[in-house]
Amino acid sequence: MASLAARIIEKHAVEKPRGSVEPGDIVVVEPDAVLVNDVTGLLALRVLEETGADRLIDCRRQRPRIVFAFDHYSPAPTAATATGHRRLRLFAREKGCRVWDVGYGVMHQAAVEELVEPGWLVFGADSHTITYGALSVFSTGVGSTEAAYAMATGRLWLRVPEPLYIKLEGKLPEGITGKDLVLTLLGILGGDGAIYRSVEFHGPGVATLPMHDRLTVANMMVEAGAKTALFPFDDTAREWYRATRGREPPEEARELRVEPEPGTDSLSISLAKLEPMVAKPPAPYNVAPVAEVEGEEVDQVFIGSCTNGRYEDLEAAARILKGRRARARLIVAPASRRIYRRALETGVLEILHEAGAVIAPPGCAACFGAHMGVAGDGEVVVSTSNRNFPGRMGSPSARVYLASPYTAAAAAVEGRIVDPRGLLS
Ligand SMILES: CC(C)[C@H](C(=O)O)[C@@H](O)C(=O)O
Ligand code: SF4
Repeated sequence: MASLAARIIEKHAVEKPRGSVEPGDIVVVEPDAVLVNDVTGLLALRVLEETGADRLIDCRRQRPRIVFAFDHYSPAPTAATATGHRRLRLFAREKGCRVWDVGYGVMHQAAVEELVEPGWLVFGADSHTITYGALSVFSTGVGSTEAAYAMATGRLWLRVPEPLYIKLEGKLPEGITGKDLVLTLLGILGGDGAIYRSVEFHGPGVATLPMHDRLTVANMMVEAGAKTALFPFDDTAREWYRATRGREPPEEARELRVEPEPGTDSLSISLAKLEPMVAKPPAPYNVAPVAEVEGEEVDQVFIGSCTNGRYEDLEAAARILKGRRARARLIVAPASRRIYRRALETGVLEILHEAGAVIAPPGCAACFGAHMGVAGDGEVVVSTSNRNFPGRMGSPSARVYLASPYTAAAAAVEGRIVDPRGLLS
């Protein structure tokens, strides 16, 4: 069977190619949605206004659905960012486009909660748009100019990516998460091992992997250069869809399977053999088992982001922090308003608060290094986010370790990096 990416692209092609699309083909597609944030949205707006293409946009009447999400500066930390929000808000209002205003959450989380449908093709002016692949959506990050073009014309071209199949077997052990899986994969692939590939997951282990873990894995595949990262739409996805959307998934979702042709190269991972991992500074693929860096002292811990700011991530952190006190500074940002609300209702936020956490509003928060917990010179941070390049979370001399919510919470409790399995109750 052709790759899932190729099949989704084919369905969205403006001119149906003769036969089926092949990796390497250039295809003009009509996306179902185009999303921009409060950084890239402003750049896209400038392109639209300079070219006059802004006149073509009318969200009340035409496709694609266009969303402006204010998540990187949420709420605005400076007058300049507030003014940027204002410009985008006025533009969106005039055109009748959707705005996810400050406090709504990280664009990618809101998108999987309420916008994207399995089998869709989505462009987002943000590299982590790739996250929606967990829901069998062909989603990919594009530049602001391309986003502007897609918003105005409803079209964009794509080169059909080569698939890279990853076979999962077994089940994750207690205390090991999708983050440990994706860090392991990044260690194998490096920063360029999946460039422009459609990473597609298959094998018996997929069924054992919960949706929040799939979202984490899809999210970080872009750190190896992936164009998109797709999971099949199986029973686990179907159940998650029903619980999240309160309705049945579309009938066509059944066809969104990953079935590599025999002999296609495939990387195989045994989930049962994974252990807690970190990405050491200065890059997400510079990975090591936690055991190798155990004892490193930590100043700040951040639990949040589009990688690991979901309800299950906060719950995992609460399992470790319950009845304990964080020694390191601890900042927690639920990835969306909906997650915030749920964590409030179930008592998870109370546990985190009791442990000394600062609860930040939904949004990118400290992930981006702009506000809500910027790291100082020489500080060591453990973060559940996806990037640890120098300067990413503040001072260029701060050192950031990326880890799972369990490992991050354990580092907060101990004030140093430790194996979280010893603290699980
Ligand atoms: C601001 C945006 C363009 C950027 C991205 O594309 O990923 C940001 O979200 C990030 O995580 O570095
Ligand atoms: S949470 Fe972090 S990685 Fe995700 S979109 Fe925001 S800044 Fe980018």
